[in-house]
Amino acid sequence: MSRKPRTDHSEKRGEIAIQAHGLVKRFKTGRTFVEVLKGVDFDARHGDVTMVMGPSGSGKSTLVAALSGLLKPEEGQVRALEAADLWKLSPTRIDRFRLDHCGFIFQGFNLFPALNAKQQVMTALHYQGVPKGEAHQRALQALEEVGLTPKMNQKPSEMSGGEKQRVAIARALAKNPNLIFADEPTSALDGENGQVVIRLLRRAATERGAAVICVTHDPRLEAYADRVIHIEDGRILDDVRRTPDANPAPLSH
Ligand SMILES: Nc1ncnc2c1ncn2[C@@H]1O[C@H](COP(=O)(O)OP(=O)(O)OP(=O)(O)O)[C@@H](O)[C@H]1O
Repeated sequence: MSRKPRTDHSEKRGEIAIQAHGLVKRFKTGRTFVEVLKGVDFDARHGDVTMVMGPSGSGKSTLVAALSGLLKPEEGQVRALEAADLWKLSPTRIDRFRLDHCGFIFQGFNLFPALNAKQQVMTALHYQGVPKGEAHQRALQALEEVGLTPKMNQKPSEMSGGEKQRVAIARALAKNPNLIFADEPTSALDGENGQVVIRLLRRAATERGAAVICVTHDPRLEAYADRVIHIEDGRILDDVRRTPDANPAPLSH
């Protein structure tokens, strides 16, 4: 079976996939409001791994949630793919946008305990409305891409942390998303498994043209980034574009 996905977004490489302007997010704590995002401008391009780094509590996860339609900001706009202002869409259309265009990879894997690896991937495609036969094919292909064909009938309880995270990546990749949001995807993994995961994300950007937005504390992952954005206390401190040469480490896993 070919490793190349049937369709991808590689023709869009270099184009801006998502752009936010003036994002403000406040949380109510007791009687006061805490401003967690203080007017953040952000963009990410197809084909890039854009890393968001910064100290604990600086607003990284809040930013990703505001960009991906999970948490509505009080102020600001998010232009994402064809949506001129994501937060102006109805909740149903925002859900649909996430379903159709976004892959999510979190620290805690977020897998269904009762489903095996193949079913985890197929279920995500089922929610998207993909017919069963096609979902099956795409699940097999995605699991092959992350090197998990031999484990496709195993449940999360029978897999290591690194394998579980690879299932989560296969589930995201099978959708062929334009946007991949990864929030601390390696923090529950040892160094070696962390590298495997970040290389898979790197490959999703390089080969499929996905815009990968990755929140991390791990400075070792910087080597895989096209761009590193530092956030502190709800503000972007710096935004460094790495040279093209600094980019892909070996892409195989
Ligand atoms: N639902 C909420 N209600 C109140 N405060 C919140 C809520 N969610 C987040 N916060 C606060 O917003 C701030 C930023 O949180 P966020 O999770 O975005 O930080 P982070 O940079 O991702 O941190 P970490 O690296 O520790 O995950 C924190 O001080 C947090 O306590």
